Amino acid sequence: YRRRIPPGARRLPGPRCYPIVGRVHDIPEQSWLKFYEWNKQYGPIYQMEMFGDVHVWISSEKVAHELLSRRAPIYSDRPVIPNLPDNRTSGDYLALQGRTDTWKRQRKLAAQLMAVSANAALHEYPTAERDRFLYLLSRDPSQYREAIEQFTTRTVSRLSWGSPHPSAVLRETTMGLLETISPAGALPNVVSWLAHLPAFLSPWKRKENARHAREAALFKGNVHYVHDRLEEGNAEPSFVRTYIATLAKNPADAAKWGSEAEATYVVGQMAIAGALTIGSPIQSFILAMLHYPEWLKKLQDEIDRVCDDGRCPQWEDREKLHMLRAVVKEVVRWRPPVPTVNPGYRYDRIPHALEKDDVYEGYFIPAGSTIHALEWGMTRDEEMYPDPEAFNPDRWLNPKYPTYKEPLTIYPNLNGFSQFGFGRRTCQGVPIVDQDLFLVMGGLAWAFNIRKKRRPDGTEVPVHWNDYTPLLIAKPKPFEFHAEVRDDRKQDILQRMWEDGKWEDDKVEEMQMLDRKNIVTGKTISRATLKKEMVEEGDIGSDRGSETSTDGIGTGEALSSVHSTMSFSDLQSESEKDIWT
Ligand code: HEM
Repeated sequence: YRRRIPPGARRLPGPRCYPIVGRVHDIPEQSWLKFYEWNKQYGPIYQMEMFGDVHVWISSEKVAHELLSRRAPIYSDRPVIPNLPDNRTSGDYLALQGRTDTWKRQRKLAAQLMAVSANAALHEYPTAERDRFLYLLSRDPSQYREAIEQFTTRTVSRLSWGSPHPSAVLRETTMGLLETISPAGALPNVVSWLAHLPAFLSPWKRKENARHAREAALFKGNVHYVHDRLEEGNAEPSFVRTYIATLAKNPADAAKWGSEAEATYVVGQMAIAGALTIGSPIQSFILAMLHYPEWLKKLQDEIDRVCDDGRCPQWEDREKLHMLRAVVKEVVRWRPPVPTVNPGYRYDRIPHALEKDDVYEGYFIPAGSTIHALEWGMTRDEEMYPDPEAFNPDRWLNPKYPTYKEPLTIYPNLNGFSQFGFGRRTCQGVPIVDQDLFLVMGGLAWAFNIRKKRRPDGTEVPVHWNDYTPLLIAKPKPFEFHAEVRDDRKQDILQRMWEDGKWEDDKVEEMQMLDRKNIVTGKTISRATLKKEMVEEGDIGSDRGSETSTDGIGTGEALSSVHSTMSFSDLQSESEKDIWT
């Protein structure tokens, strides 16, 4: 590409690279820290050549807006993922598609589903699931990661299909997709020639094919379920119900919003995006409260003052809960959920791709470059975020900080925040994220005193500051903490919240979460006893032990039957695998 550099322009600065592999050898697991280091050395935009491709890293919001937003017509493509070679062309991956007509139509549909649904009763789901989550956490805080993943997947399942039931399979297929597209998960994303192996020689292809088939069956089964409920007149509000009932009424609508088969995948992709991401800032919130207990106290004071009848914060309270919104935003800034994670640079989270040669401030950027917005670097910009390593929600509330914005009844919020991308590819789930995080972080502060654990000799059990997992979405590695319900009244309210929101499958999920502990008595019971109890109470069928949920969904049956075939062994293996580490 050097021959294409126009007169007067020059290459972007960047670290010296070795032939072919570039600098793949000296990238640590938490790659974003290394990229940030280079950002400080080479400036807010730099490049590296790896495996024959040019990768450009942007760590300034201003530059990212200049290129990814203002020059969006040429900066909105996506690169090929070696281990998922049809990601740009297949209609099955909204977030990973190239800048194609299919992507444009699907993005429009996703926006419309969010807009219509914002007016519907969908807001009740995150609240109901939040209530359930708080109660489960109060029973056993050590299972916080499991409880959080249940919250995120159940909420997004209900938003998508009007039922929490698909959440268990959704968790598995979503995790599988992460492995498929991450360098840390599949070798062809690092050694790209492996992507050309035929399926019979490629364990990665076989794995992805099986995952995709399972996912397709899940998505189709869920849409059948909504059709069935619509016919019976009892469909709960959901994205799919919105599509069927309001957007696809006549053939012309199908041209505008896409066919039902396409909408099935658009909703599925939104569910995946929601299942993947929101758990990260919830875990980071707990971490922040352990290291900055003064902010937990301030938050509790605000909540107690605004919700003076003792209620748990509701979405309707948001205008008055300024500090809670500031805490939400600061958690996302302090520990970005998708901070560019790619030990092999072949593919990280969801970068942009440049379609035409471009020149920015005298620097040449060749067509085909992969453009990475470096979230970690952006959130460490000292001009915008003074003392950036400090967790300081005040930066959103106090006029002395550059990020302060009025009116406080509206700001801060997550709209337009750099952590959700740029230009035409910005995240489409921000309203859901805003609401989920507000409700959960507010609920946690309302319900619990969270603090570091102490050993019998009185010393504190140490908690890491920044030890995060590298699989596309960065989540804190496990840490220990103590969470106790703040007072008896809140304990009673939590119990009521749980009773009000109970679903018929809760017993199964309790077992999954609590690792076979009885949620009421706290006693651990054996799997055999639990299975017997569940059979007796009709939670699972006596003859279903050997069935897999794949069998159930493989037939494309309605969702209700999908979950009646969710086997006991599936759930057991789930809790044992602990795939969410
Ligand atoms: C903490 C939670 C989340 C974070 C940090 C996050 C972040 C992001 C980022 C950084 C992008 C890429 C933007 C770009 O390429 O410029 C993205 C894309 C996307 N997100 Fe999210 N997201 C979150 C949750 C969600 C949720 C809940 C949904 C849907 C229900 C969602 C739906 C999408 C979609 C559909 C895209 C692809 C847009 C496109 O390629 O056109 N996200 N998200």
